[in-house]
Amino acid sequence: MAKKTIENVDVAGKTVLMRVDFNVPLNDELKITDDRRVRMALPSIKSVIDRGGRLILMSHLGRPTGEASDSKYSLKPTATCLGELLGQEVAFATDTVGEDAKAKVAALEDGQVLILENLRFNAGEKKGDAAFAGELAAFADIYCNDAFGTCHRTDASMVAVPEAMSGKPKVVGFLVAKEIQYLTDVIANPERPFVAILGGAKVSDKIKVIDNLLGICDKVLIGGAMAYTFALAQGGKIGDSLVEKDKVDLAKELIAKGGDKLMLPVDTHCGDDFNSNCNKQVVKAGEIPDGFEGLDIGPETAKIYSETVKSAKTVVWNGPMGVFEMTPFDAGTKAVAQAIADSDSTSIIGGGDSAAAVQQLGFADQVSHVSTGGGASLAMLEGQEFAAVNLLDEA
Ligand SMILES: Nc1ncnc2c1ncn2[C@@H]1O[C@H](COP(=O)(O)OP(=O)(O)OP(=O)(O)O)[C@@H](O)[C@H]1O
Ligand SMILES: O=C(O)[C@H](O)COP(=O)(O)O
Ligand SMILES: [Mg+2]
Repeated sequence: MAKKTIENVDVAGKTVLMRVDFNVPLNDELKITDDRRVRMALPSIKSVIDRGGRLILMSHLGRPTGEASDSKYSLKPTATCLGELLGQEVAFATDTVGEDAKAKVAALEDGQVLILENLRFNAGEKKGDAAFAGELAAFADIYCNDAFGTCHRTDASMVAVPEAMSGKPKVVGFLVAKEIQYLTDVIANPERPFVAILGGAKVSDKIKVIDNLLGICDKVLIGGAMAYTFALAQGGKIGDSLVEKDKVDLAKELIAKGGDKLMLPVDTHCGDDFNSNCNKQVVKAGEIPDGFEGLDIGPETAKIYSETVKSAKTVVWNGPMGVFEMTPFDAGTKAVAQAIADSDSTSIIGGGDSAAAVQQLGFADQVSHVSTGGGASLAMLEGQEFAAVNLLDEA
């Protein structure tokens, strides 16, 4: 990829509209539990403000539905966080293209930073709406994409906004350039055995990649909520576990296609409520009683997966094995993280929550690359091209 980067453009006195991925995990008190996605954008951010540019940052956070500005999905905490990391005040607009944003963009001075409110509070963002994109585009002289975690999306801020800025510079940020380079190199030439581990909660997003992974990996291990869609496909009982019923047929096809390559949990740690203090039991996969839900892989599965991971030379991991935020349902995720740390492999962890898990469990220094992209790194494994990157200026 030979794209023009932010350092290749003169930003002094100009306004730069930078798409970042500040989709960070927040706790119940709306505190950021892992600020990695903010920290990883710092090189591009500093490159603009240190050279006297005016910087507007835009991002989504979570998947809010409708246009209501739910405080649970507000980007305000990221403005505070970035302000602390930069040691300077970061302005925050309570809307994206409304009165507050317009006034704050107009007031922006050289070297200052403004964050707009969650792009997904405007229905135009997911729809790739041209009118919404046009309003954002009108704010700036230069467009920069440093949102690696969102590069597989064609939301307005990723595609329609740079399209609306024809004739103006459109460049990649340092994070996007670095992540794409790293993942491209590993995928082109993986050392074997090559093991992929998939888990988490976004079943419909992630189940599709399994087909492709079965073609390029030696083993594909399934954990997290995805496991219950597979258990259902095998005719098992899954109690109240998270499941996507419309993906059961696809799961059946993948089981048939995958054979020994596809490894599914043999046991499940389940609970009768979604909290640490619930009644718990370990059952065989597909034997979850009514009133219980699967919250982690069981200890036998953790052992089998650990052995597989320990002998791998390349590991790609996306999505925690269980609800790692709640003890003791972090055990499966911890076991897999420990196995990666113990292995002699090139390891790539993708996914906001997966990266947070690895950080929280203390393994971040022991993996080769913690990607800021979950779905985006999976899309690269699928061999997808990113429209959001392709349309940027060539170097
Ligand atoms: N068995 C389960 N039941 C319910 N939720 C689960 C289960 N296993 C894992 N999860 C939840 O999945 C969430 C993470 O899934 P997700 O697919 O978002 O992964 P990720 O690493 O953040 O990737 P991405 O960046 O694509 O979002 C965690 O919050 C975790 O609690
Ligand atoms: O967390 C992610 O993977 C990115 O921020 C993209 O979020 P999305 O899957 O809601 O588009
Ligand atoms: Mg996530």
